[in-house]
Amino acid sequence: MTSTDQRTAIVTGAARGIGKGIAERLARDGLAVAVADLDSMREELNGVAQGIERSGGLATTLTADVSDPEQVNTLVRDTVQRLGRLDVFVANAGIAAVDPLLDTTLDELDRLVRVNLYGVFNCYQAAARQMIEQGTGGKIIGAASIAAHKGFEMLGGYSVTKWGVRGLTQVAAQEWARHGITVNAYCPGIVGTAMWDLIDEKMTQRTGEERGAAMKRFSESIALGRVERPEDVAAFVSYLASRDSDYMTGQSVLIDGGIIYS
Ligand SMILES: NC(=O)C1=CN([C@@H]2O[C@H](COP(=O)(O)OP(=O)(O)OC[C@H]3O[C@@H](n4cnc5c(N)ncnc54)[C@H](O)[C@@H]3O)[C@@H](O)[C@H]2O)C=CC1
Ligand SMILES: CC(=O)C(C)=O
Repeated sequence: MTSTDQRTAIVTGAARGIGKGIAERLARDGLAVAVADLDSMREELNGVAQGIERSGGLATTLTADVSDPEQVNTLVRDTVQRLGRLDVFVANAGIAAVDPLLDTTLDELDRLVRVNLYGVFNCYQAAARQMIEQGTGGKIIGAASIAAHKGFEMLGGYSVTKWGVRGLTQVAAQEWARHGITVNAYCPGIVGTAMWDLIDEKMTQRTGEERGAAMKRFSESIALGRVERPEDVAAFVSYLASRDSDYMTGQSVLIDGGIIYS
């Protein structure tokens, strides 16, 4: 159980990559963290929670498919039962697909939207309902992307979902500010995770280049000269989850090493 004043967080897509980095950082920040992912990722998820506990943090594992609103509602309910309350929700889970628009099917677009946009919507809505019931405000944080500021070629369906997250974040911020809830999104650039392994694989398959060529090509535009790490994103999400960001809401903030300048 948490101590009486310990803040709590849910992080979705926490079994690996950026979500894992965010969960580990929030635990180091002193929050009790519910790490959530698909049931098929349970083993990895347990590893993340055990690592947090070994480092002196408090973590609990839950599974939920974010595209299913009932599973997200259960995720919030079970988190509150285990940790006592909900202060921060990081809607991180997402998927990518690589296709030129002319080859993009509506089924593929539907699959992306169900996870990346409807999934974030489900998480925002469930988190807000719980935070409003608690009556003490909260922090809702969503995963956008540089692709929410400039559409990414060959990632058209993906870009559509991230632009949607940016708009959803703006509306949620306006409607829930009266409840003391801030709603913001993070917009990473090119992060060295399994998602970019997939993007590089699919892009090089299409171009016939050797593996790694797409990541290298896209990374050459990064002013700071290196591929982003999950810890870079987690450091910003730590700010968004803290009281220091109490006067920021409705923003989808670029943290990309210098790729897009808004
Ligand atoms: N990797 C990158 O370069 C960038 C990633 N992002 C966003 O950051 C977030 C995390 O990305 P990565 O860590 O790189 O991806 P990843 O593919 O390494 O991890 C994503 C996690 O989400 C989980 N997940 C997928 N579908 C789910 C569902 N329906 N319900 C619950 N969990 C689900 C996966 O099991 C996985 O553990 C995503 O929203 C992604 O769009 C944004 C900009 C750049
Ligand atoms: C995966 C992703 O958001 C980009 C732009 O790389």
